[in-house]
Amino acid sequence: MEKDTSETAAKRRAGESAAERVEDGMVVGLGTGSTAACAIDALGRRADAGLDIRGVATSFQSRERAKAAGVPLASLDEVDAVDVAIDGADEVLEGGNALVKGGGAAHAREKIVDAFADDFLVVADPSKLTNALSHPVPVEVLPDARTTVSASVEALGGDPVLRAATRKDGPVVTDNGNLVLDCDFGAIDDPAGLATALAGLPGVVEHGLFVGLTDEVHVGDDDGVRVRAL
Ligand SMILES: O=C(CO)[C@H](O)[C@H](O)COP(=O)(O)O
Repeated sequence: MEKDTSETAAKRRAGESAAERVEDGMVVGLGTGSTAACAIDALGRRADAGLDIRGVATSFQSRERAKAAGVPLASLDEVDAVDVAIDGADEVLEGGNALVKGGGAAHAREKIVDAFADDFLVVADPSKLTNALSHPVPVEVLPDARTTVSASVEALGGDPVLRAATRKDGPVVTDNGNLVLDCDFGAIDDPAGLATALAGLPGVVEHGLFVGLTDEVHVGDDDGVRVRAL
């Protein structure tokens, strides 16, 4: 069992707060990462207590977590709608509607589910909040497009680094069989413009800038949870 440090308690509170938004009969998008996992665990407890929900996983990891927590699962093509999606972020812009996601290399499926959801709730601890996005933007690319996309990212002013695996030699391979370039642009003045430019590069499957998609941000801290509606 993970020790409940200040950061893990903040993540737990954020996850539990967002999970409370889920109502009987809903289809719920299940995000990826340690904060989203807290929401999945809370949903599992609510399902145990009788809440009728179906979860749509955004990754292998979130599917496994949901199975362990007892959240009934459906695939995206089995549902007509996703009522609410709950997902974490690597950076959350204060005073705006933009995130950097993809620390778990799951941002392609996350964006499909989060964007499709009627309500997209972001869960975070305070370390994720920033007044200017500057986290490297993960860009999932087809393996053949690694060098061409890298050159295009450099032309856009970014510094692309192929994400390496930690427990194997070679690169991270996504759930979709692709590679990830972590692209450092420094401070990102125009997230929407950069998002459009990255999406237009041939060979890019998806990038981790989520602009204009979020409906609520749940930030846990030592005392409770602050909810910001967007
Ligand atoms: O985008 C993600 C995965 O692709 C995660 O939501 C993001 O990396 C945050 O993870 P954590 O809650 O563990 O800090």
